[in-house]
Amino acid sequence: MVIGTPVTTPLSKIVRTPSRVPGSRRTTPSKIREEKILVTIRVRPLSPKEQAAYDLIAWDFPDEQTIVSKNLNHERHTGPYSFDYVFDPTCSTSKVYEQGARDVALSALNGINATIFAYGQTSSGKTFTMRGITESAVNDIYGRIKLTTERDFVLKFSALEIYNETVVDLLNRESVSLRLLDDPEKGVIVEKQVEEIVKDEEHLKTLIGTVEAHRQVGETALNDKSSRSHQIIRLTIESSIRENSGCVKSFLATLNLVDLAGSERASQTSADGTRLKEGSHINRSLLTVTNVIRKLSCSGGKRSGHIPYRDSKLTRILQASLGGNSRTAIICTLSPALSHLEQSRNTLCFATSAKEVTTTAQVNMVVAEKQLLKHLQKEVSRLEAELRSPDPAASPCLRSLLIEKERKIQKMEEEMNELKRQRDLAQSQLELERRSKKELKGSDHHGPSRQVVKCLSFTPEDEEVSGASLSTNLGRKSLLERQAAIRRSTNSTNPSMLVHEIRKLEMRQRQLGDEANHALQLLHKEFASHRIGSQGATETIAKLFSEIKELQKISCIPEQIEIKDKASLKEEIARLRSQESNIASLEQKLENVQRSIDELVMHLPSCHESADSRTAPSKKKRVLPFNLSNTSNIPNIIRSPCSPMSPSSCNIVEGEIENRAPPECNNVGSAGDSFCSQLSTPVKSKDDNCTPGSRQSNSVNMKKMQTMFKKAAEDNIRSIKAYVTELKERVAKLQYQKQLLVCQVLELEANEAASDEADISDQSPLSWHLVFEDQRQQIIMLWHLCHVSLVHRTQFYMLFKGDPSDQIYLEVELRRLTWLDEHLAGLGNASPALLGDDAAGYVSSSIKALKQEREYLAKRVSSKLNAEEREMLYVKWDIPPDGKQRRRLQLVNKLWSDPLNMQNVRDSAEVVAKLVGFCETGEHVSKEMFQLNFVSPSDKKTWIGWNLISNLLHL
Ligand SMILES: Nc1ncnc2c1ncn2[C@@H]1O[C@H](COP(=O)(O)OP(=O)(O)OP(=O)(O)O)[C@@H](O)[C@H]1O
Repeated sequence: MVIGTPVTTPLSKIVRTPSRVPGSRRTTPSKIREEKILVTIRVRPLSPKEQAAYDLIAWDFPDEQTIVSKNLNHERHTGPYSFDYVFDPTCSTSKVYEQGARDVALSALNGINATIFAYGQTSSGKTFTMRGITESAVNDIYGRIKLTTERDFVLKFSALEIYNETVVDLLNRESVSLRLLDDPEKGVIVEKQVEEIVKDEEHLKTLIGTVEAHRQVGETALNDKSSRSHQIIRLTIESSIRENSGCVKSFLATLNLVDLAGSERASQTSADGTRLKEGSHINRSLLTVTNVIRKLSCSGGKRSGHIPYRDSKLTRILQASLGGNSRTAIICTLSPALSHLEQSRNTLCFATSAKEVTTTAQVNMVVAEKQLLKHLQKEVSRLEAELRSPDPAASPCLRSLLIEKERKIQKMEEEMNELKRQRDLAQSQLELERRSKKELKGSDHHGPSRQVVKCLSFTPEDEEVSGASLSTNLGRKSLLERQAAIRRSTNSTNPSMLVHEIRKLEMRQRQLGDEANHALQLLHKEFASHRIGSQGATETIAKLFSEIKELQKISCIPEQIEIKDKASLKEEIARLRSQESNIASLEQKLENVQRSIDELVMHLPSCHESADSRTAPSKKKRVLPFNLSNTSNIPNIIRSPCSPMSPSSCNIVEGEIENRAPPECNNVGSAGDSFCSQLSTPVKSKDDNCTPGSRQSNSVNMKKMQTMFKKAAEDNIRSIKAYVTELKERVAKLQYQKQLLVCQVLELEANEAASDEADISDQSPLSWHLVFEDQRQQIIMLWHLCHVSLVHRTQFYMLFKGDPSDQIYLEVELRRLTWLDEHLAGLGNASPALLGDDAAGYVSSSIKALKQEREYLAKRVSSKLNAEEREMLYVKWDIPPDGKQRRRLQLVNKLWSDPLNMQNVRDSAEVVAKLVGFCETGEHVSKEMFQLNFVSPSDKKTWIGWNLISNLLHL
């Protein structure tokens, strides 16, 4: 197993999915797994502090999925809430891991991104829980790796924290603030973040320990070691099947273990200075998380409309985990104490929204370049080998047909040679007979000549005499023997009988010629049928050519493909793919035909060979053996073409026979016509004149035929090869165009992503209601962060309830507050030396004004409400029955204290409106009073006046 092998160069090439969700990658379409976020609740035991303060446990756990508030102090009943799992204070962390995280964590081993995070109020036990979860996940992952011996795993570790909206690398404290970049392939990435290869389990645990030690921790009233930052530990797991498996793909996934900082109330944490600033950053980024979750849950868990991922660094980094390509588990932690009931309710509201969010996880496959290269090399070698030795199974019918034809041709050739020999023999005999006839004729008038007499008397010594009229010894001997035979058979020297015999001989010779011609015709037929075989191939080729041409017409793709939208792009790619496979199969067919024809040509008698074998004897005057010794009579000499003669000592000079055909006989039409006409020509007549129908040497015809056939076959092969080459070029071009399309897809997606983020107004139509809710939520948070007057908040909240005409007021309020918030945050970041008196005074004067306002409102609790109304309010707002003054103030302090809790906001507005005599009908105030001009906090009087004037105006 290769674990922790250092990798210096990018290990793999990540191939994008068609999905636009950043972080989703795959090469093959893997099944998208849609599922809801796994949401569990963990309630810790009462802390020692809470126990000391005799705090009470505010929650009941009717079953493992439900939590409900106890009805203590006759307060408002909360719940029941139900979730995937609810862990009461007695549950161990390992149980929380088993039920609420294990399944998700182990997905990362199978190429599915996974995120586990803890959310909850400060000191509710997030860090405690996440430490246990991380430890269990590490043990489990290594346990699995050890069992999965068939795969190689590479684990990489990185960790960061988001502290005061600054991203810090926990593996490299030297780095100041890391930038977030949008990568078209990987989604949001952290620039220059250190990623370490994990060597083994122990190494991983050490790395986790190191980053824990580096994290920002501070003491607050609620937690001695409160995490002041959001921490994200990221484990990247890549696994591939072991070498030589031929598999080129590997799984790649990340496991995010997120410990968020806790939401907190400044009043409860007694935060000021640095802690106050930290708290405000924490609350703000948590607000964006809740906004994102709320939006996602409103849209039925789908990623439709604008999701404000970009509103904080935390949501940008967790974008894929919130509604994207990831399996996600959220563990919401709660303090059980009654004193934290309100905060716990907020957490449960968040958890309820999170339950509705759907993520779309899928298996991320990557192609390892090294393995891909190896695989392709193997494939190339295999194809080359296939080309060199074509698969006999490719065209079995054609092959056996060719072998059969070859055998027949060979047989016919042998028969033809035999016939030729017989024909030539017959011709030479005829010649001899003719001469002897002439001699006999001469002797009719003048008596037989001495030579003829000698011949006819057949004395052996005569053999030694070289007869001037006989051209060869062979001819002479043959003649003498035959004459003797004739003499014996007729037992007569009667010339008329001899003439009769000669006539018979001539007739037999003609028969022989006819038989030879017949044999040649058969041969021709065989060749013709052979040619039909190749003609079949030719037809196939012609058909293929027309198919290819058709294909070329269809697949005529312009060089620059215009992509209008994604759908047309996908169509284009699909069309391209289908053509590619068509071409590949055509190419394969052509290769097969080409191979078959090559073989056909190989098995044909070579032109040169046949030319050599037939012309050589005429040049060298090769003497062929021919036996006549056993032929005691003429019928024995003249045989059927199917009964070959046995070789003998009788010799005929083949060259002489060949040369008997007059040269002008060759000039007959085209080669093919000549061949056919010559075959049907009758045998040469007894006079030597070459008539138009006279026969030419059959061996010359054979040569011509073979040459023609060979040439045609070669032409076919040449054109096939040209087409194959053309097709290959075409395939290459298609490949290139496919690449081009893929690039265009990437560009299109990048543009869509950019426009998605760039302009909200360009989004798919968002209802004004959703925009209103979103903006109002932001405004409420910003009022809280900027310590805006409670009366102002109440007036604004009650006047602007979502009427479309409110849009402009909300816009201005939001801009004003955003500017103010950024200004204050900027002041907070500056060093004290740079802060002028005025600047430093803004925040404190706002807080002071707010405090004065609360005191003022507390007084009005007595003057504006009767005893019964007051009592009801105290019960509703959980105000214990202490001293009068304190109860009033306690009540007012709770007003507008929890911007994340809409119930608190609603109830607060109601109480303040009652105290200041403000009613929703706008009797005392009109919308126009909320001037649309921008109030700059740089004008100190105006700013302070905002609080005070609004107080004075409406009280
Ligand atoms: N399930 C639990 N069992 C026992 N003690 C717990 C449990 N959960 C938390 N604690 C204790 O409660 C205290 C606060 O826990 P922790 O620091 O994990 O809270 P937190 O939510 O991370 O707080 P913050 O947001 O301020 O960082 C710690 O002392 C911790 O040991």
